[in-house]
Amino acid sequence: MRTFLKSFVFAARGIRAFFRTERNGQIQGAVALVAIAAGLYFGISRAEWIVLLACIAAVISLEMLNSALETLCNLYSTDYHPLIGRIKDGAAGAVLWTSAGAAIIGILLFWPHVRALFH
Ligand SMILES: Nc1ncnc2c1ncn2[C@@H]1O[C@H](COP(=O)(O)OP(=O)(O)OP(=O)(O)O)[C@@H](O)[C@H]1O
Repeated sequence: MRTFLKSFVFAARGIRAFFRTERNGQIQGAVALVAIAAGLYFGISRAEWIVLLACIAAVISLEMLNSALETLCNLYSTDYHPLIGRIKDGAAGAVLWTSAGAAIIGILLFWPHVRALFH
């Protein structure tokens, strides 16, 4: 149990460091807060909340993994290496892929609510 609690504390430290020190973490955290505020404003349904929170969780957790991989690469070497480029590009690609999906889902989710404002 103590090991579990320690792991929880270490993980929480990682989350805090991500939002404090990573520029992308701050941007994505801000976007997530805006999306949550929009969800509250439009009074979205339970199913819509599930989709919205799943998108936020997916994008932010992938960005955390991307940052961790970048740190690992930089620890290994700051010199140019084609394989480091592939690792960083692949991780960044995963974030972009998920972010694009989340953006499309966000538009599909919020569009009917925005349209209803003008009718
Ligand atoms: N050591 C390296 N060897 C080869 N290519 C690299 C190396 N470091 C960075 N790159 C290339 O530069 C790109 C940007 O790398 P960088 O580490 O600056 O990440 P970033 O996406 O700018 O990260 P962030 O802005 O989140 O710090 C990588 O995706 C990769 O293509």
